[in-house]
Amino acid sequence: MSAAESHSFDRAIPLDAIRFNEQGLVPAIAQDYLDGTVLMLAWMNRDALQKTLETGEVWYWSRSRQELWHKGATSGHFQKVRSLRYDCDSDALLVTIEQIGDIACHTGERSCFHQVEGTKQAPPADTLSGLYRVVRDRRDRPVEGSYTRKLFAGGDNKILKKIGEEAAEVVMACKDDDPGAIAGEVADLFYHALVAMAHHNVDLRDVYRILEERRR
Ligand SMILES: N=c1c2ncn([C@@H]3O[C@H](COP(=O)(O)OP(=O)(O)OP(=O)(O)O)[C@@H](O)[C@H]3O)c2ncn1[C@@H]1O[C@H](COP(=O)(O)O)[C@@H](O)[C@H]1O
Repeated sequence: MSAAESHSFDRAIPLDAIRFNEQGLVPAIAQDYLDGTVLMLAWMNRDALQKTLETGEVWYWSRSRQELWHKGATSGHFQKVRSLRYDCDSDALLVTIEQIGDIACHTGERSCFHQVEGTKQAPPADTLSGLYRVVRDRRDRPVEGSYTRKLFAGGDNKILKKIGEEAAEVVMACKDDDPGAIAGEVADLFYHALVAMAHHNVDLRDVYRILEERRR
């Protein structure tokens, strides 16, 4: 078994199918495997891609240093490959990764991508993450008339009571075998669970991580 075969990502990628540009490079977008956040864009040459496939850790080509760049080799913030895809005309890579150390950008941020002034807030990486961002924002910067704010103000007593109620409503909707009602009640339950999590400083990515670890 080669080193590449010991990793769990898709190794069916035919290296010869990738179209490197005139500098022998292909852009590689790194995306978080848990919540889909777009972390960074860098470049790979053939050797970097080969090493990435062989080791299961991401290697890029540093255009400034003109050398292979084993991401995290100095900082310890490795990128473990979870899946590797290429676009339909084979001239861009999407590397879904597990970011060891939770920092992708050299500025110390999780993502290298920042908002351009005048454009709308970046769309959420996924729906729950987006909602959780709003919920934590309401916790940290209360807004007049906010329902979430009222929940935080009521503390565990208020939040947990709502979770109990919403769970009971999910049960009733299931008893009624009403898919529309079930979806609505589960949405309420998800939202209130997020409020409880924010109240207790739980990282949503830890929930995703646990689910991911359990996935068979
Ligand atoms: N996703 C939700 C969400 N889901 C459910 N709920 C509220 O949860 C409550 C559900 O409780 P019930 O079904 O028992 O209805 P109710 O009788 O009106 O509830 P109570 O007022 O008696 O507690 C309703 O008031 C819903 O409006 C939500 N309230 C807010 N959000 C989102 O949270 C974010 C912040 O909202 P605000 O804090 O209101 O700005 C926004 O993005 C919202 O879209």
